[in-house]
Amino acid sequence: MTNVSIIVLDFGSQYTQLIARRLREDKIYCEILPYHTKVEDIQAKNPKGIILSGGPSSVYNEDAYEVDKDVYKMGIPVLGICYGMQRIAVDFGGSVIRSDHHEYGKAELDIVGYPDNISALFKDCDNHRIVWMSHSDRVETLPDGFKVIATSENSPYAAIANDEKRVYALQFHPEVQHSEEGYLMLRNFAKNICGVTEKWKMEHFLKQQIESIRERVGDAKVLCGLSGGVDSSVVAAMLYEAIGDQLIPVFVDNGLLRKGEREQVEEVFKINLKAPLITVDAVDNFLGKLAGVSDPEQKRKIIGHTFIEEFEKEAKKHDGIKFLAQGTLYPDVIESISVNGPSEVIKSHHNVGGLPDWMDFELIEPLRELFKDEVRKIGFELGLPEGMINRHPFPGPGLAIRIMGDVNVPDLDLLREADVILLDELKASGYYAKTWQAFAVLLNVKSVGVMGDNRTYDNTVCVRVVEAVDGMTATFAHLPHDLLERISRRIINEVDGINRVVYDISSKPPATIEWE
Ligand SMILES: Nc1ncnc2c1ncn2[C@@H]1O[C@H](COP(=O)(O)OP(=O)(O)OP(=O)(O)O)[C@@H](O)[C@H]1O
Ligand SMILES: O=c1[nH]c(=O)c2[nH+]cn([C@@H]3O[C@H](COP(=O)(O)O)[C@@H](O)[C@H]3O)c2[nH]1
Ligand SMILES: NC(=O)CC[C@H](N)C(=O)O
Ligand SMILES: [Mg+2]
Repeated sequence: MTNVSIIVLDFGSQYTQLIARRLREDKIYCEILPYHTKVEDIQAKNPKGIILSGGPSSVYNEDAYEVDKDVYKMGIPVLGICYGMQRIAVDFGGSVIRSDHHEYGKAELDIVGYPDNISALFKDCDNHRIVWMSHSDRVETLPDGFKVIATSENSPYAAIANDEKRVYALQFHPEVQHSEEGYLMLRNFAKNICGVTEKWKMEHFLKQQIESIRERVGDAKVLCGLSGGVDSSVVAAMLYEAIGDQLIPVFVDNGLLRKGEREQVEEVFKINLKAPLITVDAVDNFLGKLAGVSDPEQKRKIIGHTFIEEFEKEAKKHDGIKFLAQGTLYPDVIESISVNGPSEVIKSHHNVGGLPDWMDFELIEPLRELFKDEVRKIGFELGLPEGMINRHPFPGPGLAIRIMGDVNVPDLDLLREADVILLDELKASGYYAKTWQAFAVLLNVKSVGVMGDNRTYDNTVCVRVVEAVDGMTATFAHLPHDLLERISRRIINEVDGINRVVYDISSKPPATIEWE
């Protein structure tokens, strides 16, 4: 059995898989286990270090999640992150309270003793770098034997350590991409503090997955939901390598696509896909089921179910389809359901939390543990065209989650016109390639305007453009004001029914990228 270098005990943080992913980037093998895993089961894996993740719960609650206390007696280093830090503080005799200052988003880290006398955790880190906080509780009293190794404006205990016991804890999230040198801290913990030297190779991932798909599928057929996005395109290319003509790629026009999208997808796959693409026209079915529904989660569930209904209808037209392949990524999973632990449902992604329990297919989701930028690298290795690899993500529920309230054809048409102008301007200015995602949202808010001396009472559109690497955290793009002005002017002038454009300046967290 291979030794696992680092065990991550999961308290349900949205970011637990990101810890795994950061370690993967450093070729360090780690496994995520539920927080309540018994120490014998942890020991059986022979790890060199333990990381306690963040989580939505509060340590002072009566039913707060706890670790097997013997974890601290295993003689290997422990690193706590956010909830993990608060857990350590209490478990070693300190205290945690609800804070008056909730901290979500950026904070500047001040490393104690910089530059000559810093903790081993911060080796090679610069001082005053940005880290990402997401907490409303804070450590009030430090346990005996612990010292402060970094502070931030609102967190006097941003990082603490007990060198003798080799226990370290961070109030911020080093694993998120927006924590500037967080990856270095995780690397320092694994390599310098825990002494991990083994190397795990990502290069074998693709080969392994293709072989395991071939073995699992046998001579059955696989229906692959293909959207034109990078995730499903990568899955289709992997499947074609694995099973050739047993792949049946299906693109669903759900009536929630952007202007001209169906034609574009059909065109692109005619050239780039070896198996013939089937387009299912399901516009009436989707829009009929969504009529009058305004609750975001209900919309998402309806869309998830209707996708499966359409896939099953199509599958009946072919013999021997047993599997449904989807380009599900880790962020879809973590926001939709609890994985390995007690995480919160943030939103039901149509392809995970939105799946119906009556579904007959077995799922093939080879990208389920990966993040989009990792998938893009695989796409590159598979030789997919650059335009496909670098396309902005577009969610399966499409424009339905960008129209606040109920979804209808006039609103869809209005939004499509605004969206196409936004994308056009971003592409012309070079900002499309520099940003993660850009779209317009129809707010269902009307306001008064004046156009050509006439009063208007029309719709407001919100423009959302974000920068991100993996979609787990994001900041709004600092677009030049003249570009914003041009976008606003063109939308208001060219789209009848819109008289106001606003720009979304929230980060994720605490907001999310999509509005619903
Ligand atoms: N219109 C569609 N027709 C068929 N399958 C779809 C459609 N939209 C989404 N899917 C399925 O749902 C999965 C998840 O959608 P998602 O948008 O996350 O991924 P993607 O479309 O492949 O890539 P991207 O995130 O870059 O848009 C897809 O990988 C695909 O399998
Ligand atoms: O295929 C999808 N089905 C969904 O139900 C879904 N919801 C959000 N997204 C995309 O996921 C990323 C993170 O979005 P949020 O910050 O809004 O959760 C962003 O890129 C979103 O566009 C989805 N993709
Ligand atoms: N992200 C976290 O781990 C949060 C921990 C705890 N729930 C808090 O709010 O402080
Ligand atoms: Mg998509």
